[in-house]
Amino acid sequence: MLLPAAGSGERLGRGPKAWLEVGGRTLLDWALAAFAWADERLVALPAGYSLDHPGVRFLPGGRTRQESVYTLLLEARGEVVLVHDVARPFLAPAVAQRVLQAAHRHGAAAPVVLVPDTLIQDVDGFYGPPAPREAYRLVQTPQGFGRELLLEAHRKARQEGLEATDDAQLVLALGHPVALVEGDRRAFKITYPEDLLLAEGLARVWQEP
Ligand SMILES: Nc1ccn([C@@H]2O[C@H](COP(=O)(O)OP(=O)(O)OP(=O)(O)O)[C@@H](O)[C@H]2O)c(=O)n1
Ligand SMILES: C[C@](O)(CO)[C@H](O)COP(=O)(O)O
Repeated sequence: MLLPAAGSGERLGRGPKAWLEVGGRTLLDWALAAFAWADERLVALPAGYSLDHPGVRFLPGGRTRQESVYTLLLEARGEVVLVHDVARPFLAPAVAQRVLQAAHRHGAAAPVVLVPDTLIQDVDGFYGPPAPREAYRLVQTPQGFGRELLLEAHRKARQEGLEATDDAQLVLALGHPVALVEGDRRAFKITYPEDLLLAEGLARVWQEP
């Protein structure tokens, strides 16, 4: 499992999210617990930080999420790798299993959820044309890939100067399809301060696998 955890948490405004506490433990601890079963756990931390945790390798992250994942990927050894955001603590085992199975079968897979609201274009602050929300999905993590495929995708992106917000886009840019599997709305990404209220509430009822 590759865990890009080197972000600065700018939109949240509480410092790097790896050390953000939810339900009395850090997001890093949530993620490591969710992947306690994984053969390899590689974590990118903000530059200047280092940690010691049995069975976990920590590496300095990059300027962007993509760079952090690339750094981890170069050290990964598994045939299939899962890439997960540290900012998504509520990962049900069933989601990780669905992604893993689909990645083994199709080479690349990502969990998605439906768009719950009306979706429109913002045209200079005015209500623009609606988008057919049934055709769209919100993309989550973990995303799963054959390691060689993801490495090729990252290398090509670096050569061509392609920057993307997730790994699936890089694989897609290679021309390789990415299978979609059912995600979980509880696996939302803690991004803005109000997300913390939801996260604290969820942490109170979350059952550890
Ligand atoms: N240079 C970076 C930037 C982001 N990430 C990781 O990528 C994931 C998704 O990023 P996001 O939730 O947007 O976190 P931040 O980058 O920390 O948030 P912000 O954009 O508000 O600073 C997070 O697990 C984050 O730690 C990373 O490893 N290295
Ligand atoms: C990878 C990701 O979680 C997929 O939804 C997301 O793109 C990362 O967040 P960011 O805000 O784009 O860094």
